[in-house]
Amino acid sequence: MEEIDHLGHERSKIEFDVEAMKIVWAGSQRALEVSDRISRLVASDPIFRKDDRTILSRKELFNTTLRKSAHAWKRIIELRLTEEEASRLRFYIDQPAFMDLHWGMFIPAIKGQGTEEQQKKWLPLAYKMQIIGCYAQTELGHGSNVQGLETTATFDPKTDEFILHSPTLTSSKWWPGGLGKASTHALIYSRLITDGQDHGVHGFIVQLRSLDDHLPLPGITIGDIGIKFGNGAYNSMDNGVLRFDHVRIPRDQMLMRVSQVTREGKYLQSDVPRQLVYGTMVYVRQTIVSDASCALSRAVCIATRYSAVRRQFGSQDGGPETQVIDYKTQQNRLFPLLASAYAYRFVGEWLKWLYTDVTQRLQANDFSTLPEAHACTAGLKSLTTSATADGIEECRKLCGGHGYLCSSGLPELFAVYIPACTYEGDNIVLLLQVSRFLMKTVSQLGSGIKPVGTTAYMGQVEHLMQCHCDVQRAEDWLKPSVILAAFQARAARMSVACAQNLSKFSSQEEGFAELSADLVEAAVAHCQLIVVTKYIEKLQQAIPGKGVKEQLAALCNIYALSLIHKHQGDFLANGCITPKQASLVNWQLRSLYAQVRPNVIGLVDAFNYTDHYLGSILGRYDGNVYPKLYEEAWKDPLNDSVVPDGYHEFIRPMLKQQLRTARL
Ligand SMILES: CCCCCCCC/C=C\CCCCCCCCCCC/C=C/C(=O)SCCNC(=O)CCNC(=O)[C@H](O)C(C)(C)COP(=O)(O)OP(=O)(O)OC[C@H]1O[C@@H](n2cnc3c(N)ncnc32)[C@H](O)[C@@H]1OP(=O)(O)O
Ligand SMILES: Cc1cc2nc3c(=O)[nH]c(=O)nc-3n(C[C@H](O)[C@H](O)[C@H](O)COP(=O)(O)OP(=O)(O)OC[C@H]3O[C@@H](n4cnc5c(N)ncnc54)[C@H](O)[C@@H]3O)c2cc1C
Repeated sequence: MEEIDHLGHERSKIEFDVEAMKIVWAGSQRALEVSDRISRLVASDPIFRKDDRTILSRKELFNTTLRKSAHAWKRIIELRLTEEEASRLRFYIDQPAFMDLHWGMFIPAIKGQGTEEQQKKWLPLAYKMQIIGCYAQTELGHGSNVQGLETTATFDPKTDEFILHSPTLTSSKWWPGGLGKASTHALIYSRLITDGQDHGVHGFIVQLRSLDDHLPLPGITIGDIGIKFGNGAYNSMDNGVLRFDHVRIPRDQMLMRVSQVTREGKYLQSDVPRQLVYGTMVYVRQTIVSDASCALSRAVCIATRYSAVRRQFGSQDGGPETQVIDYKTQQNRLFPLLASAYAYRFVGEWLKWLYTDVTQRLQANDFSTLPEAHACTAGLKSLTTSATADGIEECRKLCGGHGYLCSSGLPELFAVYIPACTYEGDNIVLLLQVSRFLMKTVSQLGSGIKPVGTTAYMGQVEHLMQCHCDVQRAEDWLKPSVILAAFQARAARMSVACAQNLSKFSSQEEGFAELSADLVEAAVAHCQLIVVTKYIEKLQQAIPGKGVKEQLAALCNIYALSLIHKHQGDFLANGCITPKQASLVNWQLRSLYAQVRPNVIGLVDAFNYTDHYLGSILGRYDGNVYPKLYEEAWKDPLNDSVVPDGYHEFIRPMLKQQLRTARL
């Protein structure tokens, strides 16, 4: 049967080169080729099917995780996939699994915190998957406050071992992914005690399960922590609980790049900053920013295609009703999310560069950019995951009732995504880290230390405190210099106001506690400025392809102006813009929406997502929504029988009872 493209009319209107935009989104022609090839490989392999995930029991779901992981690993070896290809494979399989923590945290932690000797011993085993590792930091009683962890690792000089112990219930390790059922080893964060002295939290490699029969080793109690939010979703992951009862490990299993314990039990600290113990979190936070663009683009792709298919009201003379995407309210909710997906893509690319740069510097013992790397990864992780979680839910609402069906793909996407606001650092806790960095920057302004990198704008603080936005007409809001000046003035004024208010308190700590809500808002303003700046910088590069740069520029303006509109309270209260200029923002936004409207299907096609990856009937490439929704409904297990199983036991007696009552 001939396939009909229900979105063909939309595609015929596109004014730019979608293939060229695919390259921009993927990062390069080669990255697009890899992505395209691996996504098709996954879509065509029945073991990677995922359409049944929301109706599987927990055990069945976990079993599919094991099967998919083993199959993925087999394919990686058979096809000799590169690291990039393997990571694409993981992306398109689209199922959280213990492998994520093994490759995404256990291995990076050994690389970042292990000595050369330790890396030589452990990495080959981990790379060949002869051991499976997880990252066990969080405890029942403490997650955000890493310095408050209670697990102890006490050095015993008699045997040259550490004794791992969980002294209280709250010291039980709680949450680590892969810990519950799959891992054989863990990187355990625990307090180091030598000679009765507590040296704070350090990392230790600990074997948990036998490599022969997978049973827990003596002194170890271990299990899964239970069902999490949503059907399917993150329940494919075995987040675990773990307790130690005086478990002994050799001394050389403490990761010793940052500090060491000698054979005699002497504690030594190298000149590497203590914060490197937190280095794996910096690495993962950076990856989470790029992931945010993926999750948001996926939701936006579904909502955009469906909004072009869906029609409500407005039929003239019996003609078709209006496509809901043509309602200005729909555009005002959807297009800023589309723009955010592109914005997060570009800031994610930049953050990856920043992370690579700081890693190279660390290897050369240059620690100068570590505080900025920490502030940027923490802040952007927080900003992008919060907006993405909200954005996915908005996309569900943009799809009306059908968005609530699991077959829309949106409920599972939302459920699997939202913990990103919590893991790798609660978003508020992370913003408070950014605000500390900002307050330090402001306090150093008079001391001759020139702010650099993402805080360089603070160097012109005097100008930024008094400058006036010179927008006269709506089109003036299209000038990058005008947008940047407004965002810089807002961020600088909010930070300076916080710093001035902090100085009114007798102690810095008291001030921070009291003003934390304002400090978080200042951190958000700074992070939004980074995203806008990096997007504008991206547009200064050569971008080939007919009309591609124009579309990206329009989206950049939508991203920035919709933020000014949303946060106009900040911009107005700090005197960065006038009420008239705020209203011109809206005029310009409407005109930008009209400019991208014919191109939105092209802009989401450029993500190059397969129908398998999208996992959504509403987001199907061909827009053939209604017949497929109808077909899908009949596949529900409830429809296996016409009369439901409980009819004779529950419904029939009730009906008969009513009949008798009615006769009475
Ligand atoms: C089907 C399968 C297919 C198989 C296919 C196989 C192929 C696979 C291939 C690839 C797969 C890869 C996938 C990867 C995906 C990754 C998955 C990730 C999943 C996520 C799982 C979640 C994990 C976790 O959640 S781990 C636990 C995270 N925990 C936290 O984040 C805790 C948050 N708390 C903190 O970070 C800290 O406690 C704090 C920062 C809030 C406070 O710390 P504290 O020591 O108290 O510090 P403070 O006094 O405030 O500051 C002291 C100074 O230190 C500075 N600082 C703080 N943190 C850092 C840092 N990280 N770096 C640098 N500096 C830091 C701080 O600024 C202070 O500086 P100052 O100058 O003294 O002011
Ligand atoms: C799905 C998932 C997977 C995870 N995987 C892992 C893993 O693999 N390994 C691992 O070690 N951990 C893992 N975690 C744990 C995760 O890292 C922590 O849950 C996270 O760091 C938040 O810490 P918490 O749970 O202690 O939150 P809490 O700190 O208890 O937060 C509770 C509330 O208190 C607020 N709050 C806390 N401190 C402050 C403060 N100083 N100022 C203002 N407000 C504050 C927070 O904003 C939040 O609203 C995972 C968690 C989840 C949900």
